[in-house]
Formats: sequence, C-alpha cells, structure tokens
Amino acid sequence: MAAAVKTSGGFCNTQQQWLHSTRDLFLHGSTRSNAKECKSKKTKKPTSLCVKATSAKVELDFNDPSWKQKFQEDWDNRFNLPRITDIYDLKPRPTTFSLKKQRTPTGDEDSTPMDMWNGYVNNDDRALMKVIKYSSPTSAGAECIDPDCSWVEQWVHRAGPRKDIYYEPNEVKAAIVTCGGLCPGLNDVIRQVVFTLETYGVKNIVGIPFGFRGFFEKGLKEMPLSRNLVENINLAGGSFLGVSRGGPKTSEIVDSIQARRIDMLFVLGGNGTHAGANAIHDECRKRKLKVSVVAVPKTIDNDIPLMDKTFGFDTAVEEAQRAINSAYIEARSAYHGIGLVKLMGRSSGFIAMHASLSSGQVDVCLIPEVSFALDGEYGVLQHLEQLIKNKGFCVVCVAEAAGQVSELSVELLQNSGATDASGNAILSDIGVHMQQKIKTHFKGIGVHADIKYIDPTYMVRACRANASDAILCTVLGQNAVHGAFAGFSGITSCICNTHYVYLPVTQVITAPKRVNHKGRMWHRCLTSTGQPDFR
Ligand SMILES: Nc1ncnc2c1ncn2[C@@H]1O[C@H](COP(=O)(O)OP(=O)(O)OP(=O)(O)O)[C@@H](O)[C@H]1O
Ligand SMILES: O=P(O)(O)OC[C@H]1O[C@](O)(CO)[C@@H](O)[C@@H]1O
Ligand SMILES: [Mg+2]
Repeated sequence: MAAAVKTSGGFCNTQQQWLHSTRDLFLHGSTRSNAKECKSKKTKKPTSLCVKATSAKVELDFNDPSWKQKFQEDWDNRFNLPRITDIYDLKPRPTTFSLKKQRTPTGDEDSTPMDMWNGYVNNDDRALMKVIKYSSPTSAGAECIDPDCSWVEQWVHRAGPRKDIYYEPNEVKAAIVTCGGLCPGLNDVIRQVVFTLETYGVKNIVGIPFGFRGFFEKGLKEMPLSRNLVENINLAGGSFLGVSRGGPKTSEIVDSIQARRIDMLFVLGGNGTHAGANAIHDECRKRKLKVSVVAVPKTIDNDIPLMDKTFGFDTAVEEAQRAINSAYIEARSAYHGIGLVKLMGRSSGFIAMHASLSSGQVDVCLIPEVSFALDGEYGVLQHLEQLIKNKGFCVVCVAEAAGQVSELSVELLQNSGATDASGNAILSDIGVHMQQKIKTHFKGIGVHADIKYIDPTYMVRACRANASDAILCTVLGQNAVHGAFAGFSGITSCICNTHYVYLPVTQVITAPKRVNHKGRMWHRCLTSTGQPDFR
C-alpha cells in the first residue's frame, strides 16, 4: 500500500483520490484547478492531489493499522451535533410531541404503552452517509479515503422526534426567517414548522420579514404565525415572509434575538444563509444564550454539500425542462432552428444537467464544471454546424455560470468583479454571449440559422413546490422542530442517502457542491446528448 504524505491540518494520499471532508466533497469532480498538488518534501515533485480537510483534526498514515479507527473518530467528532447541553446543565423532560394513540376496532384506546410504539428516534440512531464500496480509485465517481479505496463506515445522526426535550413549549418563543433568493417550497417548510411547533404546544411563533434584514430594519415588524394563518400558504410559490440578501452583522442579529427573547430560530436558506446561521449559533454560544438555531437547506442550485438534494431543486428541474421543451419545439419547427436555454446555478450545473437529462431533448449541455471552447475545430460552434447539417436543428442548454468559474474551467467571460448585497459574484450573461456568437458564426459561414433564446431564470424558482419537493419540505420542516426541541443547535435538517438526518452546519458551509465531471450522472448526460468534448 502506498504511504500517505502527512500534511498539516489535512490528509494527502499518494494516488489521485479524494478524501472525505466537506472541502473534499466540494472539490470532488473539479480536480484540474481546485485541488492543490501535494509535493514530496524530498523531491519537491508532485506526489498526488492534496486536499486540505478543513475541519479534520487528525493526520492519517495509511501504513498505520489503526488509521480507519482514527478516521472514524475524527468523522464522529466532526459530525457530532452541537447541543445546548454542551454549555448548560439542563434536565430533559418528557416530550409533549405525542404520537397519536390509535383506537382498536371497538373504539377503545389501544393500551400499548407509548414507550412501546417505536415512534421516537433514539439519540444513538445513525444513518450511513455512503453506501457504495468502490473497489478501485478508478471506479466511476470513486470517493476513496485511502489508496486502496477501503470501506469505512461514515455515520451521521438520524433526524426525528426524541422522547426527551429541553424546552418547556409554553415558554418558547420560536422565530422563522427565510433568506437568499426565492425557492419553491419555502412556504411548505414555514407551514410545517408552525404546525409542528403547535403540536408540541408552542404558542408564541413569529416570522421575521425579509430575511436577516427583518432583524434590524426599522419598520419591519415580526409577524405572529399560527396554523390558521399559514394553512394554505403552500398553495403559492415565493416566501410568505419575504426574502432578502445582505443585511445586518451577526452581532446585531443576536442583539435582536436577545431583545426579542427568541429561544428557537429556524433559518431557511442556501449556503450563505447556513454560514449566517452558524455565525448566529456561535455568537449565541459565546453569549451563553439558550437558543437553538436550526437551518433547513433550500436552493434551486442544489449546491450544498453532503446531502442528496436541497428542497426546491426538483421543482426547478421540472420547470426548467418545460423551457427546454419550448426551445425544442421552436428549433424543430424552424428552418435550421437552434434553441438556446440558459438555466440558473450560481456556481454549479446541477439544474442544467438534470433538466437536460429529464427532457431528453438537449444536444449540447454546458456546465461550469467542464471546460469548453466555443471556437475552433473542437468548439461548440463547429458542433452546432454539424448538427444543423445532419439533423436540421439543435437544442443547447447552458448553465448561467458556464465558462465563468475560473477555478473550475477555462474562463470564457470576464466578470466585472461586482457582487450582490450578500457578497456573491454577479455573473455576466453567458446566454446572450452565446446567442451572439452563434449568430455571428452562422452568418460568417453563410448558413442560415434561426436562433431562439429562452431565459426562464426567475420562472423556475417562483413556482410552488411539486409533489416530491412538498414531501421533502414537510419532513425537513418537521424534523427542524424536533431537532430544536431535542436541544440541538447549529444543525441543518436534511436528507442524506435517502434518510433524514441532522448535520452540523459547520460541515456543509465550506464551499458549494459541484457536479462531479467524473461521476456517472455527467456521463449519463453526455450519453444522452451525444455531445463530444469541446476542447
Ligand atoms: N459568511 C457569512 N456569514 C454570515 N452571514 C452570511 C454569510 N454569507 C451570507 N450571509 C447572509 O446570509 C443571507 C443569505 O445569503 P445569500 O444571499 O448568499 O443566499 P443563500 O442563502 O446562499 O441562498 P441562495 O441559494 O438563494 O443564493 C444574507 O442575508 C447574507 O448576508
Ligand atoms: O435572486 P438574485 O439575487 O437575482 O440571484 C440569482 C441567483 O440566485 C439563485 O437563484 C439561487 O442561488 C442562483 O441560481 C442565481 O444565480
Ligand atoms: Mg448561495
């Protein structure tokens, strides 16, 4: 077995493989420019791709027979859930969240004691994060820890109601806030959080309007929430509470939490919001406040690491494929028609890839994780020329960040460096750029081309959640409340490997998740589109 190179604060093995850390997971699939090379101290030559495991505290030597145990201990530490009992000596009390008693056919109450009903989750329950045993680092999409790709169990905490709780529901003030951009399902989660809080017996539930701004902007009043008020909000898209980017400093938010006497804060948002939730959790701990901060991961971009998907993603894909279908119909019906669709994704191509796959009508899918050239012998334009010649029309789906994330691929478009209120880069319009390039190209070669450009961006995220997202939102929202009552804080309620779990927010905020260009899904997409390499 090849020996590991020790690096400070991280692991590095001697084959080109990934290590399990949030940073690794982010980098997974983006080897070319993201991963640093590990250089041998002696020869100064690169020995492997080396990834710094930001939150890993151990160094692994794969020659050490106990390396697995060390890895697992480190894993368990990193995925241990922060609890308010870490700073307070609190006595638990029996939960007020009852699993409803069933009735026997005669109408009598079933006499089975509640304890026997197996409805509560034990704090020691775990779900497996990874279920594939890769036998080789060269297996498609392999995620290996050591050069032999050994199997190592990676457990995470199961979500759900506990028998013991750490808050007196009557005394709890709970607040909900939705941040970032819109996303289908925000209202479904708000609704379920309110329903579940009421089931525990909480009466004081409020909504913070317009994201974190609602904590400090004068004139924005918190909204009292109840089952009656939110009963039907899932029937519409958007956020009942409103969203925003940017906002106050963490200390100001926590001042406001203190002043409002909030005990539980449910934060719905993407990676920025999760970073905010973590900062709020840390600040509450610093001030020794008994506050549970629980996040629920939303974003149509699906770019939060470790989880199967974020809520809203499924719906966005469904809507996006409608746009692709329209582009296909336009292109198919025109003489030398070219349908061009731009889809959202700030720094990842998940929506573009999945919508291309689900529609089955795309000839070329371009995502930020994969380099492509427009011009030249192997460029996209040359391929479009062939498609027009051979089948008479074609459809192109481009992710908004394609050709614009320099650490992932060759940059086609220069960004201005401008950022939005949250500090996110404002991207150039790759769709408009491509439309111009295609027009100029076909004009240049004297071939007629009828280009129809569709930009459905805000349409794909302003709609209401589809059935699959509605169920995901329901479970995540309920589990968020169970997590808070169980005394956890600084956690996110999510789905991993089809099971509902809690993860510490620290583990999901290091960097965005990206499409693994060596993974099976991207290869399936390529098989479906039939596109070549554009380099
Ligand atoms: N590192 C951070 N620390 C504290 N707060 C942050 C951080 N990053 C972002 N925020 C705050 O989180 C909120 C939402 O962030 P952002 O606008 O990036 O959206 P997001 O949660 O990533 O969702 P989306 O997927 O729609 O982009 C903003 O109010 C922003 O100020
Ligand atoms: O709502 P805004 O500020 O226009 O931001 C758009 C961005 O938000 C998202 O919809 C979600 O992060 C991205 O896909 C997109 O880049
Ligand atoms: Mg974001």
